[in-house]
Amino acid sequence: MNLPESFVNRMKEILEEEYDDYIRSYDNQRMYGLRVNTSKISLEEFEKLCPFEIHKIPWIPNGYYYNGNEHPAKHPYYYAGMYYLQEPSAMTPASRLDVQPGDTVLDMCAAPGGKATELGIKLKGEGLLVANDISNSRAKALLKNIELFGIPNVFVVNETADKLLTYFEEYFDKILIDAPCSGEGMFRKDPSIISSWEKNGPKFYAKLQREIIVQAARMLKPGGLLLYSTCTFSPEENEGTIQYLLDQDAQFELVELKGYEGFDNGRPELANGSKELSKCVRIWPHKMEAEGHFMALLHKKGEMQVNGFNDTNYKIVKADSDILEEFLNRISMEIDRNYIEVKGQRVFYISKYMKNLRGVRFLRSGLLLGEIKKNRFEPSQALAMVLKATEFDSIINLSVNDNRTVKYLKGETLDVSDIAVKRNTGWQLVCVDYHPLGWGKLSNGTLKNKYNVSWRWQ
Ligand SMILES: C[S@@+](CC[C@H](N)C(=O)[O-])C[C@H]1O[C@@H](n2cnc3c(N)ncnc32)[C@H](O)[C@@H]1O
Repeated sequence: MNLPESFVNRMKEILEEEYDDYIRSYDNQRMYGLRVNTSKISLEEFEKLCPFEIHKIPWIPNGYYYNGNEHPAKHPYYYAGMYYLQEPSAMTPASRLDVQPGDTVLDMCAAPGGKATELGIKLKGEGLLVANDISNSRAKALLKNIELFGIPNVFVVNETADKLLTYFEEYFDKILIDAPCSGEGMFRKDPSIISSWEKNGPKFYAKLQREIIVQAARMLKPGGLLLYSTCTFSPEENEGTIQYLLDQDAQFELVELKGYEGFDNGRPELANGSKELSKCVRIWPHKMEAEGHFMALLHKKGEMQVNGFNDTNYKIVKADSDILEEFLNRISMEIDRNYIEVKGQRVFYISKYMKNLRGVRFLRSGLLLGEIKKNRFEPSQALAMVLKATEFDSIINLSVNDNRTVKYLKGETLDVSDIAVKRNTGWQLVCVDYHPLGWGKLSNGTLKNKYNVSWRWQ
């Protein structure tokens, strides 16, 4: 691999006698990981069901290595939102931020959702996840992954940090900043990153990171936790950015994060020498079976206040529709009717923490339940993904080995006359091995396909 000369020289300086081990790590294969969606399946059940050879990633409770020759993204269980494909070191930041059900959480640079999906799962449907990304196209991919994972309590936002600050000052219990960075830790995984590094290197990103972290820090409540991560090695983007925040805002202090034998300490001597910086963590590819990463966990001093519900400026346009109610009565998942909102034809189940977001570019507020059309209600793909098979009154369950499963995902009409159903006409929740995939409409043993067109198996 052709590594830039200035990068190589700096790595030699940083790593000294370890440099040879580091450079040899480029001869090894990159590692492939998948992270299980524990809101949909337990690890025990997943290990039994998983059709791929997997073995545990030792520092990630729900992470597994898989063999790079396999294609887990081309499997019905992927379409059931059962797991997310993610490089093992990239699983670490979300695993080290202690998010609890009921927390208000900001993922500041969230797309395409590798960390937001894990943070959302930890909320267990309680509290709020604000998942933001400045790129609109990437935010769309983020929304899809959040929906696929079945996370209902979200705002998916497409904004700058300073704009968000005007709405969310001292609002969040936990914040993750998985910052845009020069990507040096991913050169092995994706050598094309080297050419973008040559265009915009550490200096460019360090400036951006400093702007983001200082603004995001002001959105954290006193008593809250902020986790900063990058996938790069350069000290100015890592210890340098953390030191910058500590210098700007005296309320912040570094705290130790849950360790692992392969983690290395931060390197104070590469920034201003403050010993505190050794509480940061570096992941090196020559010390762990993973690519390069950096993390710092910060605590904002002070007493934590509990958020109140209901922004009084926010007026819900309530749903008053018999056809909607008739459909919702088929669902056993608890849906508080006070938080159902109608916007045009679309019906949302919004968070109790909803805010008046006028002026904010957002892609989604809450769970899209579906659309009221003339004389019928059409449930959304997102609703199918939030439900469990037991939470809808009529399901069509297909085995993973039934060739109708992939046909369904491809958008085909199915003959299901051999399958016993509770209601032999109308909406059915289509499942693979009792894990929901989407909707279909049954009539005379034929299932009309209602799987989301843009999610179809290609
Ligand atoms: C390292 S990636 C995030 C990866 C993501 N956390 C995940 O795990 O899938 C950094 C993201 O920051 C976004 N970004 C860049 N500048 C930003 C800014 N000023 N504010 C918010 N997001 C920004 C980029 O669009 C990019 O998606």
